[in-house]
Amino acid sequence: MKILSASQIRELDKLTISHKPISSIDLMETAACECVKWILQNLSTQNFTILAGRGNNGGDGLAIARLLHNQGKEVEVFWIENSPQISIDCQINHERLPKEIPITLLNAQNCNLHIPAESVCIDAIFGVGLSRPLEGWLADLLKKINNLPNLKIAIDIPSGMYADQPQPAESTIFRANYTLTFHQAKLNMLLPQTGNFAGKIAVLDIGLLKEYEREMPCNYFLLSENLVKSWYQERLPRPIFAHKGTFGHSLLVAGSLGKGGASILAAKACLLAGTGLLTLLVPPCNYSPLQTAVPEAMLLLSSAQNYIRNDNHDFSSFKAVGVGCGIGLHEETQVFLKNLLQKAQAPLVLDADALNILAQNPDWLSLLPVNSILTPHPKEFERLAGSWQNDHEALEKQTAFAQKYHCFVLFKGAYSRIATPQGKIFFNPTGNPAMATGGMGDVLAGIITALLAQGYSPEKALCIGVYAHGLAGDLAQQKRNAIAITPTMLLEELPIAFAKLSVS
Ligand SMILES: NC(=O)C1=CN([C@@H]2O[C@H](COP(=O)(O)OP(=O)(O)OC[C@H]3O[C@@H](n4cnc5c(N)ncnc54)[C@H](O)[C@@H]3O)[C@@H](O)[C@H]2O)[C@@H](O)CC1
Ligand SMILES: Nc1ncnc2c1ncn2[C@@H]1O[C@H](COP(=O)(O)OP(=O)(O)O)[C@@H](O)[C@H]1O
Ligand SMILES: [K+]
Repeated sequence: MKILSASQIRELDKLTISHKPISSIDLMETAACECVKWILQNLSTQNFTILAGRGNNGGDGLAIARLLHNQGKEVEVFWIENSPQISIDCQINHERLPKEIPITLLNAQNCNLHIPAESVCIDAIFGVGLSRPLEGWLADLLKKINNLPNLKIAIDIPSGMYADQPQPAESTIFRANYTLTFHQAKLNMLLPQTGNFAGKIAVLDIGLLKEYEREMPCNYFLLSENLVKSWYQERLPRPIFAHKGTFGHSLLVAGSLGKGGASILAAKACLLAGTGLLTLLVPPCNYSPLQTAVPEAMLLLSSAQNYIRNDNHDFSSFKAVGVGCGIGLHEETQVFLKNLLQKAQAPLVLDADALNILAQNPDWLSLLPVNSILTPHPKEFERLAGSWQNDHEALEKQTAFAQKYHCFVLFKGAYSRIATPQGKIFFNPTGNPAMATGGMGDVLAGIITALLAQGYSPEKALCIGVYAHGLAGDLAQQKRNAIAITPTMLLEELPIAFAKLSVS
């Protein structure tokens, strides 16, 4: 699914209105109906306070007020003079508002509002038409609302948030629990500095014409379940006469003294994600726990007791190599990595300390085999590519890095994003904050390695792996309604996540 810019969405709105037998006021009515449908399905609240502006986002808000009232809900409206003009469709919806709905005008002279604590607060002040940061009484009003304990829902985009431009520092933005957004998530909702203001995102289909969208140039995409399923199913069903050799032999280079757990987590994930065979190269200090915890794996031992060193093992039979989880930064481990980069024949996944070693030896980046997969969290990426002032700069750095070194760069976190060497970015919608616990990345590295070993291309292995990892995290979180989950809990759900992706 494309993540279009605000101007492209406006263009798509216009194209839909001119090519479909639908007027702009009816499109607004569709948008409002979809919002109300979502609200009735997801909330049992009786009272709603609508904050509506005077543009089309405000028009949506006024239509939502009427539709909720028609459903027997208690509704009140604050009509906010945020612009000198009233849009035509907003004016029409103002006229359509039943007179039983109390409406209070708010402007610079009168901006006092009282919202009962039990009322759900709906923000329809600004949509994607925002052209400058909020200031003065409007910014003060939003700050006041943000401090209220009420449940808050933003329509299309939280007011004050830019859709796709760098957000000026210190901007005032409506802080939503949910954002009901039309057609697609907006770029800034998926980025860390602004995304927190959107809360949970629900994308509502309002029938914009997909055939025009297809032709719009765009480098940003949100992975959809259907796309990931279609890629995963390319290698399914497994042939009846398949054997362990059919699904590839993975090598994981992992662990050091005190970090043997990382190799166990990565190994279990690699097996559950379907590798046919698994070998680990580990230091002897991790030998016993690994043999006990993961009897399915074969072990190659480093000649150094507590870390991995370059022993000239033969890696030619492996279909995929995952390197880095818990390996540490020992000088001899660094030499091992350099040698691996120079000799690698199989596709590589570089995680954790493999990335930190690269950051310490930037000259070795030129040794990265084409289409290698790098899986940094933000700090690891900063070590590799330098710091950034804002999310957009980070996004540009990620794209530029992937293009310069012809590699795939996964920038991990909420809405983890995958940069391809061709300049595309895929955002991942699965996963949740309960997954913010140590070892989650090790599991992911094991999953991606297993998918590569089974023959998926690096791009598909990475996208399927990230999506399935987040999905398993969601299943593990939902099963227990957990605040935090461990990587072990996620591993338990991994077969179910892959089973879900295997059915159309
Ligand atoms: N056909 C359509 O165009 C549809 C539009 N829809 C809604 O329309 C919204 C976009 O509406 P608009 O383009 O009217 O824009 P907004 O409603 O976001 O903005 C309203 C007005 O505020 C002014 N403004 C911008 N930044 C300001 C600031 N910082 N301080 C004061 N005033 C400022 C703008 O000049 C504009 O006149 C979407 O987000 C969506 O909610 C939906 O109804 C679906 C259909
Ligand atoms: N708030 C969150 N929402 C979604 N996914 C998350 C969140 N926090 C962490 N994750 C996921 O958990 C994993 C953490 O990886 P990483 O930071 O490398 O962990 P570790 O180094 O401890 O193994 C990543 O895949 C990341 O996307
Ligand atoms: K809004």
